[in-house]
Amino acid sequence: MTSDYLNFDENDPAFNAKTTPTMRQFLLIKRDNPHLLILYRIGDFYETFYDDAERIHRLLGLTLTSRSNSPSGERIPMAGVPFVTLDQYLVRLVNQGVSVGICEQIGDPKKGPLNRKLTRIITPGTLTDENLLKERNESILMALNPSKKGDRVALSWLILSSGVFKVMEVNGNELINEIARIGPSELLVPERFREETNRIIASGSVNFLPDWNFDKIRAEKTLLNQFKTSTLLPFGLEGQDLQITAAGTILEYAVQTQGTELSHINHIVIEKKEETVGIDAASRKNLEISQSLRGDSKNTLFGVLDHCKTPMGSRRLSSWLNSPLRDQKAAQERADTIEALLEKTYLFDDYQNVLKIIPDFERIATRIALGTVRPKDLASLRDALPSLEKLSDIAKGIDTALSRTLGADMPLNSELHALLQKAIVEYPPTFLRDGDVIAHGFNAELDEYRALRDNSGSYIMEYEAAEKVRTDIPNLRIEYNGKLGYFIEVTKAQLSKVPEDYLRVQTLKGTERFTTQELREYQEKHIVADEKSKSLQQSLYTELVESIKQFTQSLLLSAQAVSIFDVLLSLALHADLCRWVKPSFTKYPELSIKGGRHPVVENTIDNYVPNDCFMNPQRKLMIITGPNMGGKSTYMRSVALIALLAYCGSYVPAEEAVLGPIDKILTRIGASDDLAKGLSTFMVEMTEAAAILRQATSESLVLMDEVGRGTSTFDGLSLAGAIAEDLVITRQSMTLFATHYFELTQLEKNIPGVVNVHVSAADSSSRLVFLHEILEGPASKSYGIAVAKLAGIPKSVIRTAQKLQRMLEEKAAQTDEPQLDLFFDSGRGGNTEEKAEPLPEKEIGDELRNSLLALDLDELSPKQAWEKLYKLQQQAKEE
Ligand SMILES: Nc1ncnc2c1ncn2[C@@H]1O[C@H](COP(=O)(O)OP(=O)(O)OP(=O)(O)O)[C@@H](O)[C@H]1O
Repeated sequence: MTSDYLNFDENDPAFNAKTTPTMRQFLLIKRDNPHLLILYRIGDFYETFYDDAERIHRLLGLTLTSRSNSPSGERIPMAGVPFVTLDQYLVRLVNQGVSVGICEQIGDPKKGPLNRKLTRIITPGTLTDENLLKERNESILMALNPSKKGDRVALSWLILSSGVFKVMEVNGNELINEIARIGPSELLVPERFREETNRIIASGSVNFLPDWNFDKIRAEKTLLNQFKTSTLLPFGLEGQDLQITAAGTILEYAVQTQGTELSHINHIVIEKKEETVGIDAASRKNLEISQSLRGDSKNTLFGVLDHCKTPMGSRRLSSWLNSPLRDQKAAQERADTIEALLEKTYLFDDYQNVLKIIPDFERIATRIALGTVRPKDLASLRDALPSLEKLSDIAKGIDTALSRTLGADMPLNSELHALLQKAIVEYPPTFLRDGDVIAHGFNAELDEYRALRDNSGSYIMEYEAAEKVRTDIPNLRIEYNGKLGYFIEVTKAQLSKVPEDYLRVQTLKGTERFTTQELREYQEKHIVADEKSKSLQQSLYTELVESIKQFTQSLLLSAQAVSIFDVLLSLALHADLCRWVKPSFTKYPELSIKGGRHPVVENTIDNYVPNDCFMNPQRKLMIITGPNMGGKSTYMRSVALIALLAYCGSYVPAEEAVLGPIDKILTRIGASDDLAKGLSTFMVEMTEAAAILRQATSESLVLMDEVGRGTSTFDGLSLAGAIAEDLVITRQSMTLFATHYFELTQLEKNIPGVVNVHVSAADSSSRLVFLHEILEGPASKSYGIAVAKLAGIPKSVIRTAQKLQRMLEEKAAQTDEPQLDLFFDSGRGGNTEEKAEPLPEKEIGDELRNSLLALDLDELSPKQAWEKLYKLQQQAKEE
């Protein structure tokens, strides 16, 4: 990104001769920070130059102008934003993944040329400013540090605004899943890993740093300095070089962007893959946990469950849903608290009313630690105290260990409260510069200056009255403006009465303006008092913030407790609203759901039909058949979401649910081209299926929807059969396998653990009715043509299709054609080393049938369908 204009020698007299001091400073700062878009304060504007100006013009549509880089007269591109509206431009830049450096003017313009300094760096992953952060989302910074071979990768992530600092190490092929789970806003990656990163990450803000940034020795030193320890042993990091390097690098970067110590970060947590239920990136998308396939949060699991009243609660709920726990006991504890809460549903409104008025003090705590907290934040923290006390009592009154702990963590330190009460005025302005923030009585000297400053009103009135009498000018007035300060105004008609000690300062059309020695002296004193009160207030405020930094950790703990309580209450409220039940857990490998529903779909349709799902070692793989639109995908998703909810600690949409251990939820649902990565529908399908086969274990819950449909019938069928077989025999995973290949229903006869179920539908000659009920056994028939009719395929085409169907069925009966018995060899169960059976050789007459089966009716337009049928009919006539 470095451009030609940064190739200069600052010691070259020729360079200095043709550059102004202002531009010289800019060039030096920009050369040191080429990756930042520099906003350079000049008077009331933040200006951008050269390629930054072109970029900001492109991204925000700002007008591009140019200025002369005198004395040489060379013109340079330039675009600026007014300083008062900086924040709104910053939000838009950061949302587009741009990192920004802000240069402020340093010094006093009265005392010579101004200096400029890079005072703030704002990057998408290091936001802490209230105006830039999204209320219900985290801004997460993540660093990747791959091993030399790239087979292992350490990832470390930091949420500056809440003080969360974590690290973990995974296999290279698991990286994409973890990135999808954590959802970083900005990634730091060593240059050597650029190619691999671009392969797995299609979009987002990725910052490639020179490899030397990832230096183990420096990283370790950074961490030890931060934690003020002599070893990393207490954090379990000793000897974990990959992780240490990732964590140290990220910390160093964060410190640099903030330009200050991060005193609220005093430990790091190693996260282990085994602690959470693994959900791969594709499944996360397919299950629409917090983002729908359309890209919004409406109609997602998070969207329906988020009744939280604090942004802290919403953020925690999203994190829970994205990282379900493997630990049944911990999930059970949460569900126990929801159960206890549900005994007090009549108080839910009261509880939420208390939560409603609690500010986002997790983020306020961080801003205290960074020294960027605003007066309004401190006032809202002070005012939150009574609510926190109340909430603490409420939580303690809920009879579970978890709730009592939350209650104990909530109250704010009384010393902090007393200090804030004494120090801050009742309604402070947002910014310190905008008025009085420090309360009266907090500092005697400040009170004195303010009295002097504020007395001007009565002093001026008295002086004006006296002057009227002395000069005998009844319409004499004392006024004030920014340029002249205080002045006496006399109309032209009265000029003859003006005394000699009046000094003329301005002549206007009908009036003359004067001052006097006394007025000047007064003004001097008044201005000094105002300036002194401002600077004293500034230093008192800085001292105050410094002295409350010690409370950061207890504030963060309290905020965490409030957020957890908010989530549990939200889950209880939803459970009550939608009649969800408490799940139970077992160590036995099973999944038993009675009357299960899809948590999102049940709210969008009137007559949702609940369904059961029983899986155990005798029922490991369920082949689900039935018509399109019958509800197969919804059923499978509902099972996965019930499992996910249970392991988040939530109640579940069912009449009863018992869950055995689950290590992963893996899904292959839906067909979407990943054109961005140049992959076809079938390639995406197979890539996802391959990833599942690599990861699935006997504790995994696997959903497979119509695997193999993206290729020719025999290929698809063979692949689907082989994948199903591998899942049940080798992986022994709990698998729901929806398919339109009826041949697969034969698996039940040959492989132990396979069972057939189907979605029911009633098909009369006039219409097809979907009953959405899951019943044991395979579907009795295929409903493709009936569904095509429903979809509006022209009657003539339907008639031809029915004719063809009959013909094919008759033909099949006559030839006594062997079934596609890929899976018929009952001796096969278990030996996966064995070679797959070759497909039975097909008769020539089968061509027609194959062609028909190969048709993907969903993908055909009516016209294409008609043309295909016409061809098939011709072919049939010829045979
Ligand atoms: N249990 C249910 N009760 C009521 N309606 C349901 C139920 N399950 C699904 N539906 C409705 O049926 C529609 C189709 O469901 P779904 O997409 O799961 O069918 P499908 O069998 O997977 O179809 P296809 O094979 O074409 O993908 C849903 O949009 C939903 O409105």
